[in-house]
Amino acid sequence: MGRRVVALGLADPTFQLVGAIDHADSDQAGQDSGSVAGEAPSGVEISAQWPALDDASSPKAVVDFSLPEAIDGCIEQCVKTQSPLVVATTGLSEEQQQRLAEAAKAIPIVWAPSMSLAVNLSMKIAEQITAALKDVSGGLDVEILERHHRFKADAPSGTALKFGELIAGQLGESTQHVHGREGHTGARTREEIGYHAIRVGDNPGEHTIVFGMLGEKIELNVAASNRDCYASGALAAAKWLIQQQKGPGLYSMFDVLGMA
Ligand SMILES: NC(=O)C1=CN([C@@H]2O[C@H](COP(=O)(O)OP(=O)(O)OC[C@H]3O[C@@H](n4cnc5c(N)ncnc54)[C@H](OP(=O)(O)O)[C@@H]3O)[C@@H](O)[C@H]2O)C=CC1
Ligand SMILES: O=C(O)C1=N[C@H](C(=O)O)C[C@H](O)C1
Repeated sequence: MGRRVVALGLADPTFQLVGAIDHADSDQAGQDSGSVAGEAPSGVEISAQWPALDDASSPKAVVDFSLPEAIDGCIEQCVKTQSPLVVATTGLSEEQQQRLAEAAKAIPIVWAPSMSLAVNLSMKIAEQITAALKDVSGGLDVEILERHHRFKADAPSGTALKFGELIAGQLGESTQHVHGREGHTGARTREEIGYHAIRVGDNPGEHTIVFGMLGEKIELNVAASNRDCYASGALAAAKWLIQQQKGPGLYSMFDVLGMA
């Protein structure tokens, strides 16, 4: 994702790339970030050293697509330099989510498991479908299937979990989150949301929400054709934080997209 954020950022004249952070042992450390992204050289080397972010003459924002191991250091740097932050990394622990919320009292943060416009719109649609069907005669079964590339480290996807959280918000507090099924599970209860994580090839991300009833079903499918929907969404979020001069707070892509 770092490569696509760099490539799309370089293509947008409203952005100036000032840093490209990786860990010190990265194979790419010391290389030009534009070249690594498959673009013309940017003049910005990939480095573990953070650039100066607190120069008030030009507003800066940080976009993080990394790993849960990296997020604490990133938050620390952004709080220290008062930099707006976009967090796209998924698989954060409860403690890390709390640290993010704490940091958002000091700086503006957009945090979303999917920066995609289509995914965020689908989340709103999923909430509406659930609200309309939750009391349907015979009951409603919601199952969430997600497909991603074989390299993905976390399961289920952050997006699948967010779909589940929003749907559970409509279904009620007794909702159980069931991850996969195996063996003699007994009949499915009406309180469950089932999650199924598929890892195949180079799939850039696909989510299917199945709303099953007795006699009919709805399937809401949203799929990326490539990863640019996430990179451009993250850049839009960075632009939103800067242009709207957002104060401290924890924002979502719903806020950025005007869907909150
Ligand atoms: N919100 C959204 O829309 C999206 C979120 N994601 C999420 O973004 C994250 C990254 O995804 P993806 O790019 O596919 O994953 P990759 O594993 O390809 O990239 C992670 C990058 O972070 C680097 N890294 C590791 N440790 C550190 C550190 N301490 N400091 C800085 N950089 C570090 C890795 O370097 P190295 O390889 O050298 O270890 C690697 O370049 C995942 O959590 C994914 O789920 C992905 C797509 C969309
Ligand atoms: O790792 C990925 O690729 C993706 N991760 C995010 C997630 O976990 O939801 C978003 C997107 O689906 C791609």
